[in-house]
Amino acid sequence: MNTSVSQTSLLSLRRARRADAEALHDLSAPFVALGRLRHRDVGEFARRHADFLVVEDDSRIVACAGVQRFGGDWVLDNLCVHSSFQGRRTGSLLLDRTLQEAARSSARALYAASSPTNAWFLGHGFAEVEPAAGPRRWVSQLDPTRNSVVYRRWI
Ligand SMILES: CC(=O)SCCNC(=O)CCNC(=O)[C@H](O)C(C)(C)COP(=O)(O)OP(=O)(O)OC[C@H]1O[C@@H](n2cnc3c(N)ncnc32)[C@H](O)[C@@H]1OP(=O)(O)O
Repeated sequence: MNTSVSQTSLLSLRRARRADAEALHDLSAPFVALGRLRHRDVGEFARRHADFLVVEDDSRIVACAGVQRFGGDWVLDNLCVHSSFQGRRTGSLLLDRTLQEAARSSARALYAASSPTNAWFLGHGFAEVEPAAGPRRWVSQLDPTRNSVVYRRWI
C-alpha cells in the first residue's frame, strides 16, 4: 500500500516498516514531552511496526497512527502529526484509513484515550464513554496519572 494523499503535495500514506521505528519515536517525542502521548521506546515501535500507518512528505515521516486489536474492539494509539503539518487533514486521513481497515475486519468499535481537552476526537465522530466501556485488558493498562478520557466511535 502506498496511497497518494493529495495531488498538490508529495504526502503519501503507507504501512510502517521495522526500519521506521526510530523515526516514529522521534516524531512522537515532542508530544510525549507535552504529555499528549505515552512514552514508547524505539523497541516498542520496532516490535509493533505492523500496527502503524505513516504519512510521508517526500520520504520523511510526518504523521503516524497505531492500532491495538482486542477482538472486535480496536484502539487507536499514538496518533500524531508533526506540528508543521497539523490542520491539513493529515490526522483525519489516518483516522479514515484506520476506520476503513476496521470496517473490513468487521470490528465493532474504535476506542482512543486522550486528554480531556482533546476536542479533535469529538469533532471526528467519537463520544466520551466510561473507561469501563473499553476493552478490559487495554483499560487496565491506562496510566491513572494521565487522567485520560476514553472516547469511542462505532464502526
Ligand atoms: C489516541 C491518541 O493517540 S490521543 C493523542 C492525539 N495526538 C495528539 O494530541 C498529538 C498532537 N496533535 C496532533 O498530532 C494533531 O493535531 C491531531 C492528530 C490531534 C490532529 O491531526 P491534524 O492533521 O492536525 O488534524 P486535521 O487537520 O485532520 O483536523 C481536521 C479537523 O479537525 C479540526 N481540529 C484540528 N485540531 C483540533 C483540535 N485540537 N480540537 C478540535 N478540532 C481540531 C480542524 O479544525 C479540522 O476541522 P474541519 O475538518 O472542520 O476543517
